[in-house]
Amino acid sequence: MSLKESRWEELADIKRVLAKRDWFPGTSGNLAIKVDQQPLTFLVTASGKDKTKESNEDFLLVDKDGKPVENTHLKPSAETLLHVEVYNKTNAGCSLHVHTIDNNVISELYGDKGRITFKGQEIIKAYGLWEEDAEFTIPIIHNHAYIPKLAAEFGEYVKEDAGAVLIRNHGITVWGRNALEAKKYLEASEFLFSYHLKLLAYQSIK
Ligand SMILES: CSC[C@@H](O)[C@@H](O)C(=O)COP(=O)(O)O
Ligand SMILES: [Zn+2]
Repeated sequence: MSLKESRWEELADIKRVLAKRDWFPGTSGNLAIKVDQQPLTFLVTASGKDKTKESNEDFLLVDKDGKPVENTHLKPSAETLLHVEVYNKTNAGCSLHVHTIDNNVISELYGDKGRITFKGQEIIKAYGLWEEDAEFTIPIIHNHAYIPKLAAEFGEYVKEDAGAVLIRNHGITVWGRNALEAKKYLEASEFLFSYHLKLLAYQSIK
């Protein structure tokens, strides 16, 4: 199996799992996985597809500018430039973007603050933070309609090989050194969002 084929399988596995969780409502969401570093190429989801369906046209290979490297009728995700930021600025190997109701509500509740910080939760260890008083902060950026502007603001927070950024009333983008780490960041973030919203709801009726 070629590197491209094995990366394709890895990304298809993640897509299948996230689809089962209903994390691609209304064709939203996009996924990417690095294939080569030099020159940079990565697989990204084709734009506008129903990501709960599987086909051999789910992903296409793009270059460091997010342009297709092979002849294809497929269009790369409209948000490919955000994945470009990740692979051009870090050693990350995988980046995932999903729209969920929980991540949208959290982004609206904390959007004016520009960030949300979590602490005192065991699952923070999923971010590689093992100290008892560890904190994990997720920045929240404005949802610029013009994707190059959105990507530029997103890129300001892409400094480490793994991380997460919320886009207000839009969704979350996470990345990690490999597919497992990116998925772990995504799942930990969605766990924390859901926990936080449930806690706020119970506190409000107490
Ligand atoms: C219908 S969701 C809105 C989209 O513009 C976008 O935010 C998204 O996540 C999916 O776009 P795509 O081009 O399919 O990757
Ligand atoms: Zn999106």
